Order: sequence, then structure tokens, then C-alpha cells
Amino acid sequence: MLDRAAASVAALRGAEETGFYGVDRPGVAWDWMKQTGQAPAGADWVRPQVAEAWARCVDDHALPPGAEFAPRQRRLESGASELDGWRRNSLGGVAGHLSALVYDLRTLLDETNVALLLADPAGAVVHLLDSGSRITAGGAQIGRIGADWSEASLGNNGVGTASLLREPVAFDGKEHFNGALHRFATAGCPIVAPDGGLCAILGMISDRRDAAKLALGFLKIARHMLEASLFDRLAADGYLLRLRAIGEADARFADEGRVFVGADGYVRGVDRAAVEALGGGYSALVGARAATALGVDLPALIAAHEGGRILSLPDRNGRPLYAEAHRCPRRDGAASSARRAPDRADAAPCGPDAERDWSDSVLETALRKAAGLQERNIPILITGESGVGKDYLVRRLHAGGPRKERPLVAINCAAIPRELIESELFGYEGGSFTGARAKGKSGKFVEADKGILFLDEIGDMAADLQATLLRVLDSSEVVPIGSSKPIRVDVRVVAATNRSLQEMVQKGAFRRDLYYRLNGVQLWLPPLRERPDRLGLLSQLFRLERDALGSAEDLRFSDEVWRIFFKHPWPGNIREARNVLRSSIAVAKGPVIEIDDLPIDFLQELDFDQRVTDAESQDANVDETVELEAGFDLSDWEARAVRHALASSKGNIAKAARSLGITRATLYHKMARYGLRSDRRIVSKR
Ligand SMILES: Nc1ncnc2c1ncn2[C@@H]1O[C@H](COP(=O)(O)OP(=O)(O)OP(=O)(O)O)[C@@H](O)[C@H]1O
Repeated sequence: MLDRAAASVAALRGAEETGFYGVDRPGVAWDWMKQTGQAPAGADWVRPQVAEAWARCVDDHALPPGAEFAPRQRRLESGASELDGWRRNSLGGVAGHLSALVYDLRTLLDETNVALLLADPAGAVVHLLDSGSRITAGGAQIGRIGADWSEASLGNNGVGTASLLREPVAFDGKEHFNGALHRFATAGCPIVAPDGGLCAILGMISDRRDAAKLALGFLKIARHMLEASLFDRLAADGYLLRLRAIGEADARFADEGRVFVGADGYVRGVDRAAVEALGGGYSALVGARAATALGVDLPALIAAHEGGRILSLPDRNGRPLYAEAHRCPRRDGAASSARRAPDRADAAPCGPDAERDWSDSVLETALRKAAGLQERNIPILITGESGVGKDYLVRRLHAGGPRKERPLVAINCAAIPRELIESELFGYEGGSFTGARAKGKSGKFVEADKGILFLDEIGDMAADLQATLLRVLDSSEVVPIGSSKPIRVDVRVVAATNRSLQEMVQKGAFRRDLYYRLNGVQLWLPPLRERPDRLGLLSQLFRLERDALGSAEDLRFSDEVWRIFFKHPWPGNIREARNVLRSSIAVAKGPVIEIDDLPIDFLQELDFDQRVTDAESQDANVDETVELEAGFDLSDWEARAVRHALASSKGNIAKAARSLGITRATLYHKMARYGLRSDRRIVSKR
């Protein structure tokens, strides 16, 4: 203890020399801990939460003070229960909503250079964005599925400590016990189901080491949205009570609280605001009779609902609260027309139908956004890797939009030869050039008049044509080749690309003015591997393909196959998934589709995937804190998959593209990106 005091005094002197406010207080405390091997006893130099966490790291978790170490790797695939849990329990519900949320916030996340992740209640990473795969600490990749972020494995960090304390937590740089996390800020927020059960930890890691507060604020908003969605899912067949404090100036709780009472008269769920208002915690409310927990029995609730009366309930201090009762009907999957994206503001009072679990939350969010944009004539730019559903989105947009009676005209800017694109877009007068039709041709702009013109693969448009296109967009007039008479057109333009137009603009490969003209609003579709709800989406696609092929309703995949689907990075995205599902359904020999029924190309890819996994788990088994293989990310994987496909097809581009489930144009892009070339004999790095 004396040592500690002496060291503190010495450190304090140092701090005084540097200037009290200029000193890196957690840094001083951490160095002291490194020297002494003990956690500081008081909270003079670090926040109390940090001092307590460090003490736990030393005393409870026996972690080495002043060291850098990697987290343990948990083998998520080792037990069926973990994956099944992820797939079937409420985490699955969080996943769908998280997908939509991540989708919404992607731009913000890109700009702030943070990675968002979802961990299971014990702190193991079960989902992360691509950017997460680049996070390394202690020489190891900590941003990857299965990495154990619990406090006992990685030292205090937002995710692991939030899982332990069951409350939102964030740490800046040197507040982390583990020196390997000093470059980062980490934050974590537990996601609690309406029955009080912990379903997941939503986490964030930023390479700005002072961003903890910001990250925590963001996570709390995200948590609010996720928990509201979980509540919506629960509220069926019973009564929903909306609580409000009496009197406008009454600020006892900022949010309206919600309580759900089942048709049996028991409280089945509460939200955070209601717990706050009523007191006693989830355990005192959930599972108790409404009469006991709320002071109102079921007949009184029904009578209030039917008579349109407001109830009065006592709050935690015995003061009255208003309560409005709403009937929540039972859901039967058939009534699925009310599908909506998770938006608290426009959520139905009793939540949407149960089938929403299996709908495509990302697509729905994009459609909802796009609908408003279309009405206001704001140009839409859809971005995302090949096969994520850009084209599919445009078709759905058109089918559900105000121009559905008018044409949707699509043009693939990468597929049309450079010399023909102008005549394709703008048309030509009869006989205006050799090979032209005598009657002339109207061109896509005129064909799309009053409708939608979809410019696919816009990033592949030649520079001189970009200028012409811009002119047409600005003037809303086209001049067919060989004519001098402009034609007025009224088209909504939607463009799509799997390239980064922003980067192309920076490199001078795409016109900045055209970029701004097309990019009224950007809708980004995430790759399948980045989607926490990918298993739900695959289940839905599976049902689609199964019904289309007329296969038996009890046909299903084995758990083994689901585990593979969960881990596979799906470089060809939804297109690849649909191909794999379709082929396996077609060859299924019995009611259960096994690994052997999967397409051969897919299995070859897995072979490689499996080798990586085996290598990783061997590493992890040698010593739980040894450095794990660093620097291997999904783009490496994709490059290997492309190389493998080219090698298997002996350089036949069409065949390789088919096996990857992508178009030839996309394969060429990917080859260019990874510096690959193909000839019939050899496929190698340039
Ligand atoms: N949400 C979805 N539900 C069902 N099927 C989908 C969905 N999204 C995409 N698909 C299917 O996946 C395949 C690929 O989709 P699409 O062609 O729209 O991708 P893309 O992003 O435009 O690809 P590319 O950039 O290569 O043109 C299509 O068969 C499409 O029907």
C-alpha cells in the first residue's frame, strides 16, 4: 500500500511538472500498474469504473498487468446450440433489425471510422462489419467472428464489461487494461428483451481513442430502436398499456413506457421506460399478474379499452401515471401485408406481424426511403457489391412506385459497346450512320419517358459520354444522332454501381458534376456476409426456391449445412446464395439436404475456407493468449475465391463467373482489383 502511495505521489509530481490538465492521467495510472503489477486502489487517476475493472482484471481474471494480449477465440461452430440459439431465439430478431440499422448508419460509420459488432450475451463476437475485420490488437485480429471479448479474455472493454455489468459501458484508449487496446475507444450496450433477458451486446470500436462517449451515445440510440423492435414482436394477443406521466411539466420519465399484458392477465413484457417508471426491475414485473404488478386486473383493462377510458396506475413512488389500453390481436402469419421496417415512429401500436422476422429488413428500409425520394424527384444512386440486389431493388421500387404504369427501362452501361451506347441512350434518325435502321430508333431516354431509366453499372460509362449524359439530365432534352431537333423527356433516373464512384471522382475517372447529379441520395446495399440476419434471409430465399421448384414443404438443410452457411462469406452475395440453394434443392435425395448435396463449386470454395478455419483453431488451441493470424480479411478471401474459380475453369471467364454466381463484367472488375489475369494455361498474380 505504501508502495502504491509512493508511486502515486511520484506520478503526481510528474503530472504537476507536465501541468495538471495536460497530463494523460489514465496513461500514468497504467504505467504505474505496469511497474507495480497491481491495479491502482483509488480512483484518483482513473474513473471509478476503470479502477474497478482493472482490479477485476488482476484479481478475478488473473490477467497480466501492463501487457498486450489477444483475445481467446471461441469456436462458434463447435456446438449446435450456439448457432441454433443465434438462428432461432430472439437474437435472430435483433439481427434483422440490426441489419436495417447498420444499413441506415453505414455512411456515418464509414466517415467516423468505427466498426459495429454484435456479441452474444457472454461477449463473443457473432457479427461484425467488414471494417471490423481489419481491427488488430496484440498482433491478432480481434474483429472477427468468434473472438471472445469478455473481460476475462480481453481485459476491460466496452463489450466485455457491458456483458459483465449488464449496463452500457465505454472506455477510451489507455483506460483499457490491455495495452493492445490503447489505440482504440470501445463501447458496448446490452440489448434487453421485453422479458428482461439479455439477448446481445451491441458494440463499437473506434480507432479514435477519445471517442468512447460519442460511441456510447450512438449505441444508446441504436439500443432504443432495437429494443422497441423486440417489444413490437412480442406484443400480440393481449393488451398494450402506454404509460404517461400526468401533467406536461412532469418529467418523471422522458419516454412513454410500454407494458404488454397477455390474454391470460399476466405481464409478458415491459420496456426500459416502463421499468424506470414503475420500479422493481424486470423481474418484479414480468411474469406477475397484472393486478399484482400494476394494480389493474384484466377485466379492468378490457373495460378501459372498450370504454375508451384512461387508467391511472401508481408509479414507483405511488404517484399516478396515465395508462392507455390498446388491444393487440393474435397474429396468424397469413396477415403479412403489414410488413414494415423497424421504425419506432411509424410502428403499429401493437407491432407488426410475426412474419417480419423472415422478411428482408434491408430491402424494406431501402424501399421506404426510396419511395419518398421518388416522389420528390431526387435522383437515387444504388451502391453495393455485385449480387446484393441492386437491380432487384430497382424493380421493386418501380413496381410499388408512382410510375408503375409507365416503363422501367434498364441499360447496362458496362455491357453495351462504347460506340453504341450513345445511340442506345439517345436514339438516332433513320440512315444517320452505316448500319442504322431506315426508320431510326427512339433511344432509352425516350422509351423511358414518364417512367424510370435505370443506368446499371454507371461507373463503367466512358468519360466523354458522361458529359453528354450530364447535359441531358440537366436539360431534360435528348437530341438523337443525326437530328438537330431536341426531344423533351420526363424520366426519373436511378443509377447503380458496384464501384466506389467517390474514389473514381477523386482519381479523375468519373466526372464530379455527374456524380453529384446522380447521387441525390445514395442507397447502399450491404454484402450478405455483413448482414446479421443472413440466416433469416437464406431461410426465406430457401422457401422461395423450394416453392418455385415444387419441392416438398418438409425439405430442410441439416444443421451442418446451416453452420457452413453462417460462416461462408458469400462473395457472390444473394445471387450466389440463390444459385447454391436452387442447385442443392434440385439434387436433394431425401427430406434433409446434407453437405454432399451442395454444388461442387461451392464445396471447393469451402475447402479453402475450412483450411483457414483449421489453421485458426490450431493457433487458438496452442495457447489461448498467443497471437492469432493477423491481416487476413474478407478481401483476401474473395481474391482466393476468384483465383480458385479461374484456376478450376482453366481460365474460362464465363465458367468462372458462373461458378462464383457473378456476371462476367463483375468478374473482370474483381480480377482487376486483385491484380489477376487469366489465360487458358495459367492464372497468377500479375
Ligand atoms: N431481397 C432479395 N430477395 C430475393 N432475391 C433477391 C433479393 N435481392 C436480390 N435477389 C436475387 O439475387 C440475384 C442478384 O440480384 P441483382 O441482379 O439485383 O444484384 P445486383 O446487385 O444488381 O448485381 P450486379 O451488380 O452483378 O448487377 C437476382 O437473381 C435477384 O433476383
